[in-house]
Amino acid sequence: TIQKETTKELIECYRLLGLTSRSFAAVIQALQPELRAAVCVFYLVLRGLDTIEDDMTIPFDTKAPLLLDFHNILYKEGWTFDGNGPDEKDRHLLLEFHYVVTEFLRLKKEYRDVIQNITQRMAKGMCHYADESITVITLADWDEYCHHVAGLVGIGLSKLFAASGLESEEFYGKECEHLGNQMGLFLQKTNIIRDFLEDLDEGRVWWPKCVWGKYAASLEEFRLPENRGKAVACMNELITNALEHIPAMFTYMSKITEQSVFNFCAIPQVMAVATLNSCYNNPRVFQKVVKIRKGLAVRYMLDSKNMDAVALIFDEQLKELETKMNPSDPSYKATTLAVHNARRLV
Ligand SMILES: COc1cccc([C@H]2O[C@H](CC(=O)N[C@@H](CC(=O)O)C(=O)O)C(=O)N(CC(C)(C)C)c3ccc(Cl)cc32)c1OC
Repeated sequence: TIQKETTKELIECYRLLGLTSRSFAAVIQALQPELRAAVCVFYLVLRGLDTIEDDMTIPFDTKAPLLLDFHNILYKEGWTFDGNGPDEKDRHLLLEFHYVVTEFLRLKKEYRDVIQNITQRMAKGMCHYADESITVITLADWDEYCHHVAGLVGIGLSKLFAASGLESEEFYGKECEHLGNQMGLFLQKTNIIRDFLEDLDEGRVWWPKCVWGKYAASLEEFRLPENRGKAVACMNELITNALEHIPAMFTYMSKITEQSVFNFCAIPQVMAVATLNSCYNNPRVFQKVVKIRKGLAVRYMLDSKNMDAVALIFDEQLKELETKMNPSDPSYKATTLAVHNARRLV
């Protein structure tokens, strides 16, 4: 393909990307040229959706139409939005969203169709959950919520990989709708478990009630030191559920043939298993957001180059998780099985 010159707007898009997530921006920029711009635009479109959905200062009857029209806004040259509250972290993104629109329009139709389709499906899901009365009750609800906010991203990326020609047609198939979804569920469930306190402080509950309802009458109880045992047992049960996505993740990763796509997909997954391990049986999750050490994160970014390396990292993290398991934990048997199934692949 003829190397398209890097336009002023694309440079602005990479600047915006760097502002939203420095470490991950570098991983996107390491992608092959034919995929790089499409993934950068896709990431910024998703971030734009998030910046609207996340902003509690935008009333629902302004927010819903905006979300539902977002897949059309992608075609509106010059579109920007300054309706975000003053504290909204990525408000500058929507103020300068016209750069994203310009670069979106420069993408080949196959990429634009994928990004527009995922945006429309995600916005519908976001509207459903933006209604305060909707809460995540069952484990099926939990998977459905995570599908809308993260599974769809995995599905969309799989279609972009196939459309770039860097990955086989197989990435288009029904199977990759399933496996791409699983990639998102593993990351999103890890984020939801890790961000418990931050979300609760903002009045957002993404932990499924069918689980936490067995340990407390209200999630506020998990703030109290005397309930720490219940809180940790509840978290261990959710971590066990998240571990069940690991076999599908390995299947997805083993289908990737292009190195920069492999790195792009592997790095967030290894960070997630390290995050789950650092949260497991850890009462500090109920005092502050537990992050993995920078040194470990850097080592994992450099090491996740192939399946053996990724399997080794998962084995290392799951072995350490097992050392923290306690037979008195209500999920002990289920966690043992989930870890065994996840490590079976090594
Ligand atoms: C096949 O699927 C994927 C393959 C590679 C990466 C991701 C996934 O990884 C980042 C990784 C990332 O953004 N990491 C942050 C750290 C953090 O947010 O905790 C970072 O490194 O700053 C992530 O977290 N999300 C956000 C969702 C999970 C909601 C999808 C995300 C958002 C937009 C895009 Cl295009 C991609 C991803 C995939 O998505 C499933």
